[in-house]
Amino acid sequence: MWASMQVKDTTVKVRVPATTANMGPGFDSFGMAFRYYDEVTARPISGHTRVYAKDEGAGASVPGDDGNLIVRTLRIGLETAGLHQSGFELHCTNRIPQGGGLGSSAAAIVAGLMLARGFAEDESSLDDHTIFSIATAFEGHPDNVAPAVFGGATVAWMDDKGKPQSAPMPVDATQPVTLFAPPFGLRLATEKARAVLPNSIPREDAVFNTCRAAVLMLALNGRRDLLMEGTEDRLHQDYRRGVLPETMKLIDRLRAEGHPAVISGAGPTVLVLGEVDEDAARAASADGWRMLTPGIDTEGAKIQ
Ligand SMILES: Nc1ncnc2c1ncn2[C@@H]1O[C@H](COP(=O)(O)OP(=O)(O)O)[C@@H](O)[C@H]1O
Ligand SMILES: N[C@@H](CCOP(=O)(O)O)C(=O)O
Repeated sequence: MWASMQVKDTTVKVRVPATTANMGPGFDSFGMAFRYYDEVTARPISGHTRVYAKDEGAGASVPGDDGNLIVRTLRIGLETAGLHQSGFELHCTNRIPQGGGLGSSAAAIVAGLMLARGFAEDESSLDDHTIFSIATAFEGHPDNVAPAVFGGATVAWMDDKGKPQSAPMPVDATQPVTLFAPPFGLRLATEKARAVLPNSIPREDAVFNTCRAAVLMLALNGRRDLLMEGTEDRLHQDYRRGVLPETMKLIDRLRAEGHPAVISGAGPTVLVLGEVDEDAARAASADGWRMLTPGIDTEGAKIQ
């Protein structure tokens, strides 16, 4: 009979980047990683699992036991690698706001799987593509998971066998990016922001989005003059106005001033694919938005 093996008796530390998704017209497909990270350290212990989380901006409480998302995916990773261990002690530095539109759940899922890789003697059973695939199944869509695993900007999709695929998106290395993170009260679970989307859209809107997604690719690869048109969308943003009124107010104002602003993921964070002038930054800050310019991460999730 096949028996699973014990994990390596060691401490494993991983870091996973925050990510944006959609970038306007690339709903459930386009994503980008930022130099802004959650970090987790784990070691096997005897007895029950304990999770200690330090929230540096995450502003939310997470389960301190086996119910924690990171522990749940750590266990899936261990099972995939044919390993077992009953208890762990985890120390998490949670910087990515939860329910903020910066891929905190994708980061937590990927962190658990990366820890499992770190505990395996043979890391090849949990290579990047396996982690991408398991994490996408867990998250339900591949757009945050792809940049969280691979870094950079990515296009991700489900193939006709239902398997997630991804490829790097060519982005001008000097492309500036600005984020406006919301005050805590404005956070919104992704599930709620997906529940307001219709099951079907008019054909002209599908055509509109196909064209804009292609234009965005050009805009990010040297044609910055196309960024405003390339960030137009009819697939999700307007439908989300009702649950994201403050986000859409900020986006409308920034776009009226010529800034290519979109909802980051399912919001409420706002992503601008460019720099923001001082007046616009001051106005957003007066309304409680925190401006971040983390730069694009090119490494993805790492064991440190
Ligand atoms: N570092 C973390 N540790 C444990 N659970 C986490 C962590 N980050 C996110 N989560 C889980 O994911 C949820 C947020 O996911 P979601 O609604 O998809 O928002 P986001 O846009 O931040 O990904 C949290 O409420 C929590 O359950
Ligand atoms: N394509 C998804 C992206 C969700 O990203 P998150 O960071 O808000 O979880 C969507 O728009 O629902």
